[in-house]
Amino acid sequence: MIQLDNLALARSGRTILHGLSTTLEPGAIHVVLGPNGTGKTTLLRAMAGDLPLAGGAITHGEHSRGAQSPGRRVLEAWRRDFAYMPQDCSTEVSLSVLEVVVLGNLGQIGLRLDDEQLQRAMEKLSQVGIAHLAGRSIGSLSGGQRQMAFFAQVLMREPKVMLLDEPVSALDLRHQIALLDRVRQETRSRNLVTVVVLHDLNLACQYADNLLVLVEGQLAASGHPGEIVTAELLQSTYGVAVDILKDRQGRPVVQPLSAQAFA
Ligand SMILES: Nc1ncnc2c1ncn2[C@@H]1O[C@H](COP(=O)(O)OP(=O)(O)OP(=O)(O)O)[C@@H](O)[C@H]1O
Repeated sequence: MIQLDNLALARSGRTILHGLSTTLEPGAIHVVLGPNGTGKTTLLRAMAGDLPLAGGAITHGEHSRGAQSPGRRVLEAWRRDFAYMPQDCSTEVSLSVLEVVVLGNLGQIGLRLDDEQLQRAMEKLSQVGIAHLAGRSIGSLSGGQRQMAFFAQVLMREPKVMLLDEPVSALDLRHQIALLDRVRQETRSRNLVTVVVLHDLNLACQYADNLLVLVEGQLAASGHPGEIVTAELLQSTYGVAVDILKDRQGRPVVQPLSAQAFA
């Protein structure tokens, strides 16, 4: 379980996150939604330990990070347990796809790579459907293929907490569903705390066990999609009129009607 207590974070003197508190249960997919620039990436990077907090605390098991620099044991726990996949998967490094995936297991790699590491990396590439790209240079892949390679790297880490920032933004429909199905399977079978940023409201409603709606750095709503997604919430969050339908499982399906004119 991860506990966020009254998180505050500022960048260049501007408050980005404030008063953010929630509990993230394991074995569940927590989807973060919200307008552009509202603090979703900032929240994930803060959780990953990339950005310092101005106040509040993030607790993972017996370890907590607050505004003070974390101690060695806390850093070790974070390094071991958290895997973060950034929104931007572009890279200048000249490594093969297989090497990038192996790097997910950096903590366990010695001076020589053994066959088991390579075999595991190949398995992860197979699981995301790009084993055939293992020998290609990472820089030569398409945006979507690169996203799948970096997701394979996250799987290679075998984390306890998986933080994925818009992991399907460059993927076609089939690959979006394949990747999110894999996220769900890993989350359930390994009892992970999984946090995923998505912009697609219908994918969010389909895959989220818990939705976190972030508006201007604060939690505007949270809960199961079927309980919290209403036309009023989406109108106030995005300034878009919508109809809410229901799918076969009774989950919301969002049909946008019209956006308010830009101010
Ligand atoms: N390095 C920085 N210095 C100052 N402000 C920053 C910096 N990086 C991001 N911000 C600001 O922090 C706010 C939140 O940014 P963030 O990237 O977390 O938004 P987001 O919700 O992930 O947006 P998007 O949906 O567009 O990816 C934005 O107003 C952004 O301009």
